[in-house]
This record gives sequence, C-alpha cells and structure tokens, in this order.
Amino acid sequence: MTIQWFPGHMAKARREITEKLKLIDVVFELVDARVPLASRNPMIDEITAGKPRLLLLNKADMADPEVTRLWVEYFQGKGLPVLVLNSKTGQGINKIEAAAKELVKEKFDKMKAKGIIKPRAVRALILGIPNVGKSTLINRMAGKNIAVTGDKPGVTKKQQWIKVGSSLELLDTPGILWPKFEDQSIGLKLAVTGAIKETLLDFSEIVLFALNYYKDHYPERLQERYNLEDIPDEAIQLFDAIGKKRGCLMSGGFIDYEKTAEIVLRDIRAEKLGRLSYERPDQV
Ligand SMILES: Nc1nc2c(ncn2[C@@H]2O[C@H](COP(=O)(O)OP(=O)(O)OP(=O)(O)O)[C@@H](O)[C@H]2O)c(=O)[nH]1
Repeated sequence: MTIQWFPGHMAKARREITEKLKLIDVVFELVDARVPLASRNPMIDEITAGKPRLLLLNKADMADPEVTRLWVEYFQGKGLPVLVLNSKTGQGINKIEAAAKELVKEKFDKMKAKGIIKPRAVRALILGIPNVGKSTLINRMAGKNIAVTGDKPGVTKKQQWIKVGSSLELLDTPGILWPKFEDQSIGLKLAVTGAIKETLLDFSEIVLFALNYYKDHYPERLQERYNLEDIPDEAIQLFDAIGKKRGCLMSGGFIDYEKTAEIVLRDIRAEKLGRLSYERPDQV
C-alpha cells in the first residue's frame, strides 16, 4: 500500500496515534534497517510525546550486517534502546518483551509502591511509515495470522490487544506515520528499498542513485554481479558498462537506459547484489 500524504492525511494519522497513545505504555518504532533515518518520521519525538520508545531495525536480513551493527551503536549512544529484527522469520522478536518491561520498570515500580496499579502487562503500540513491516511483525508476535476486518463498510473494528508472552500486550492495529520528503535523496532511498512505489519516481533515477551508492560502498558486488573489470568514476558510465554487458543496446549502439535500469532494479529487489544498506551513521 502506498499512501499519498497530504496535510489532511497527516493530521488524521496524528489524531489516530494520539488516541492510541492514551492506551499504551511504550512505543515500538519500526524502521527499515537499510535506511533507519530515511524511514523514520521527522516528528517522531513530538508525536510520541515522551512515551518510552524502543527502536526496532526491521528487515535486517536485507541490510549490511556490519552497517546495522554501527547503527545499533549509534542509536544506543543517543540513549535510544534498539533491537535488530527479521519480522519475516521472527528472528530477534523474542527480545522485545524483556526490552519493553525494562523501559517501564521504573514507572511501574513507582506506581506499585504507591498502590496505584496492580501488576499488569506492559501495553505497546507499533508505529512506523508504510511498508516497514508493521503487519508482518504484529502477525509474528501474535503467533498466528489475524484477520484484517477494518476498512470494510459496516464493519466496526474495536481495538484489540494481542497477548505476547506473559507480560506484554500489543495493540492489534499499528500507528501509520508518514515518511519525510525533506530532500530528494530520502525519496530515492525509500524507493530503492521499496517503501514507496517506484512508479512515483523515474526508474532510471532510482537506479542511478543506487549505482552511485554501490560504486562508493559496494564496488566489489557490482564487479561480481555484472562481470566488470573496473568501476568507472561516474555512475552514468557504470550504467553504460552494465547496459553493454547485459546487451541492452538500441539501434545505433546506444544504451537502452530503461531496460538497463529495469534489470538492475530487478536484481536489487531479488537481493542479487547481496545485503545492502543505504545509510551509514558516519555520514549523518
Ligand atoms: N525480508 C524481509 N521482509 C520483510 C520483513 N518484514 C516485513 N517484510 C516484507 O515487507 C513488506 C511489507 O510488510 P508489511 O508488514 O505489509 O508492512 P506494513 O508496515 O504493515 O505496511 P503498510 O500496511 O503499508 O503500512 C512485505 O512484503 C513483507 O513480507 C523482514 O523483516 N524481512
């Protein structure tokens, strides 16, 4: 699902999240491990209004593990607890419950000491921009697929809690945040990782962006995949070289950029270039 965000949509999303926040103790902020900054909402601090937050780097199976390790250090250094996940297989999700308990421990202990609350489960909400894996994670944590009953006329969907382990309850609907489109590179990062539909942007532009990044950070992967002897300095020459190797030629011997872009994008989606990250903490 790709949502076109207009100010009205953002205001509505924000209202819905504010309502949900009243019910919960902790926020699980889900981002794409390959682009942990571009897939964050710029107003997350303000929106979550001081609720304790656990950052979840999802789709880590597709990200460069070394870069993910640097991101974990980066966020921890900023005092933000962070876990690395693969929601598809469930890897890492067994650590969420303990991390959530830790986040509310002080508050719960105080409330218990004052006799305000009896011991109860920690209540949590998953927040994130479209396509970061919110539903996949909720289904995984629920341990079974939950029938989606919302968005149908005449069906009223009540908020439901999903019990996770012995001490965690998760709201069954996530909060959907909008991505930031502050600069074009964010849009390109989101397009290359599939968070926004590539049809919204020019195909070749996305691939040019990706090739430029690989040229600087993963040249050996390009050499291997496309059988290139060396990597040219300019991404456009790289485009040419790949097009030639893949026989994407038009009459007159010109490179068919569209076809080349399609091949490269298909390779990226099929993870033929391996595990890749598109942001690094040392470039923030
Ligand atoms: N490889 C991999 N794919 C994942 C992971 N988590 C989710 N996905 C895939 O990412 C895509 C989007 O997942 P969803 O769970 O629909 O994402 P969402 O955040 O609920 O998306 P919206 O409904 O658009 O807000 C699906 O194709 C999932 O299979 C993960 O950890 N690893």
